[in-house]
Amino acid sequence: MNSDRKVETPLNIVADENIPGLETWFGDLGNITRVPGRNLSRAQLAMADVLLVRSVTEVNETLLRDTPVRFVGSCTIGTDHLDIPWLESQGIAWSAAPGCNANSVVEYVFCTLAALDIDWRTRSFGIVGCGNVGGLLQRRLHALDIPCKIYDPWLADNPDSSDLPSVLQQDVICLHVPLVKDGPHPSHHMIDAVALATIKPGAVLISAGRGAVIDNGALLQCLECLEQTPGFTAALDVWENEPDIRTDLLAKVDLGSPHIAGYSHDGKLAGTRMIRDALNRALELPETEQQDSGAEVKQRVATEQSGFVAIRELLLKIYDPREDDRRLRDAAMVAAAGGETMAKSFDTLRKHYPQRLEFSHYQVQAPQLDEATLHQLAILGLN
Ligand SMILES: NC(=O)C1=CN([C@@H]2O[C@H](COP(=O)(O)OP(=O)(O)OC[C@H]3O[C@@H](n4cnc5c(N)ncnc54)[C@H](O)[C@@H]3O)[C@@H](O)[C@H]2O)C=CC1
Ligand SMILES: O=C(O)C(=O)[C@H](O)COP(=O)(O)O
Repeated sequence: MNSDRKVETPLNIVADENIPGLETWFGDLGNITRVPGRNLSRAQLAMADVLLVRSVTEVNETLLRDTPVRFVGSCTIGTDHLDIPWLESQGIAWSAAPGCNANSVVEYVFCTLAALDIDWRTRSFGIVGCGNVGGLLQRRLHALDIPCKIYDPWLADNPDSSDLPSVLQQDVICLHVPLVKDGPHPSHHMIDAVALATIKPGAVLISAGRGAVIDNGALLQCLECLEQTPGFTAALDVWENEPDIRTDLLAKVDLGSPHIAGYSHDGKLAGTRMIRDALNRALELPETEQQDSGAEVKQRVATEQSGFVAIRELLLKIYDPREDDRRLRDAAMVAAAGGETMAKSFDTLRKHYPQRLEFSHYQVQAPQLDEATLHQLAILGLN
């Protein structure tokens, strides 16, 4: 940060109204103005020192030119909505929140497989993009002794490294790649018609990175063709052109959700906290004291089943992606009947997303479970 642009508190903070914990983490710094992030305008930033966003706000010259904004914080993992070269060229400090909701996304993956009734213990995995999310998934799979191949051109020395065609040959394919539009390894439409055609019957494709990594038109065509033959199963959390997603594609996928894989309560709050830390560093403010939330009483989750049936039941009691799927399909039906548009409903579902706690907040009650099953649950983060 340029020293001549150093700011003093109180600060004027403009923040996306969907950022939780704003008062807790930023209330001591000044005035917080909450705004809808999707349609934020330059005029709303005329007095702002600090801008706090999530992934739905495009932060670029058009938004920030001639505003006093000196720090931009995105309480998200993804950064494709930030024009980082422009921010840096202007000396505007910025930060995202790497890894803040990675655990939430990995739990979404296992719950999605549970919802599809797929016993992951007997499948091979292919992971595209092996950073905080893909890497955490890979570590859990290793711990579970499940074979896994990864495609990540920036991590060639990863022991599971492979090429994209081999990764697409696995039983469960998980896309956790950022949206990269240029450079040597762009990811826009990296899963195109040719790639989709190589996915084997019976496989599962889970997309939880960014929507445009898959060519959505090609995926629709592919799923339509597969209707008469045994095809692959598709679970989409992210879509091209959010929030105005293709409802014809939603109709063809096996599970759909409104970009909420990372929406655990824990993941969202971690994002807010990480941005406060980044702001402290950028403005040379003292470290913020951690709040002691006290000893947590875990919620109990029970099953009388055994083996995979028990694991599946426990996971779905904690988080059942079929609920997200049902809400999204209901919204599509309303839109088709001339009611609220899909784009509006997509954002409403995200804004009013029910509180989802990560596995670590639960305690398993199932005295009949054998050691091996308990061990597998523990690897998933459920004790
Ligand atoms: N659905 C949701 O709710 C969420 C989605 N995301 C998305 O997931 C993405 C990944 O998250 P993290 O793992 O935390 O990010 P990360 O930055 O830690 O890792 C991304 C990895 O992808 C690799 N990569 C880059 N270009 C690639 C390419 N063309 N092919 C294959 N790999 C490539 C990078 O080398 C890196 O290892 C985020 O950028 C974000 O877009 C993140 C959180 C929640
Ligand atoms: O962290 C990311 O990257 C994500 O994709 C977020 O979880 C998406 O949430 P919003 O930023 O759109 O609220």
